[in-house]
Amino acid sequence: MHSKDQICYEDYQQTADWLLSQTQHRPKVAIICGSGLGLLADALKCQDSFKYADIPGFPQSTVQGHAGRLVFGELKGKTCVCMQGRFHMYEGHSLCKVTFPIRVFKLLGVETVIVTNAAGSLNDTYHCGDIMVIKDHINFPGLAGLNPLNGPNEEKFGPRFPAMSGIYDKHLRRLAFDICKSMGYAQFVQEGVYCMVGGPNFESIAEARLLHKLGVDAVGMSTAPEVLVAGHCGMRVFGLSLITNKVVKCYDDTEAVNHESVLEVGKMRSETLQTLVTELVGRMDINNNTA
Ligand SMILES: O=P(O)(O)O[C@H]1O[C@H](CO)[C@@H](O)[C@H]1O
Ligand code: HPA
Repeated sequence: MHSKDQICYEDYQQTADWLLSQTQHRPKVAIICGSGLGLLADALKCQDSFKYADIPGFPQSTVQGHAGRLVFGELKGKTCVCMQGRFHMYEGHSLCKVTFPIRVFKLLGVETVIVTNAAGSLNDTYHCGDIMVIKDHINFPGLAGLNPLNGPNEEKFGPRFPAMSGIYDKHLRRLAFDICKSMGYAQFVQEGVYCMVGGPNFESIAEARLLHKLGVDAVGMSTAPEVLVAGHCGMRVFGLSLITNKVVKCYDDTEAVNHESVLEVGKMRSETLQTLVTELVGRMDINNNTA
């Protein structure tokens, strides 16, 4: 490792090599569980799991609802790795640390990244418990210059100026909608734009109104950095937001969001999300290699 915040290619490689020496699984798909969505990992068969604290170079989870375990296993015969707990900028991690696992996954041979998150809705037609397939994002920290790709570009991963148009894979989005239709989920599945804010505070009413005016459908404090880094190194990206609350946009509204209620909605929808992700992985077009 160079300086505290600078991570070099060899650091990612060391962590990947350690994981490859500890498990026979050779994942093609990585799944990142959002707040309260860690139960997604329970669907994996033949599990090998590692506490983040035991993985060389891995950051630690500090947020309630993020267990801090990396789980390898199979979904419908396809080998996956699942992060039960992600890292957020507001925890004090640099964005290189937040996205450290993504580059490690690339070196493990992962080709597709599925990101999930808990998010508040700005779209008046959405309800708590809705699942939003992410069509695109607005990355506020990124627009302000806080970007995990800042610093010397690591050409072994990708180009200096990666395009982000079409970053959320169209084919996988369509597949997700087909699955939702056939499972009877269509009435609570949406497609929309996710916006990342820095957090850890929830939005003020004026901020919520601004996001609403910008056309944001759902807001959260994660996801965009992971997606940028996955896209930069050529991985296919699919994203789901679970709508855990409506963002307060009215000065007369006395309700206030809290993290506990966010986790509660996560629990309520965990089985549905598990089914959706399992079916999606099952129907994905990937070559499954084993060690
Ligand atoms: O984005 P995930 O990790 O799902 O978590 C969301 O839930 C937390 C707030 O309750 C924030 O961390 C927000 O980003
Ligand atoms: N705002 C930001 N992040 C969130 C929210 C929200 O309303 N709900 C869950 N994560």
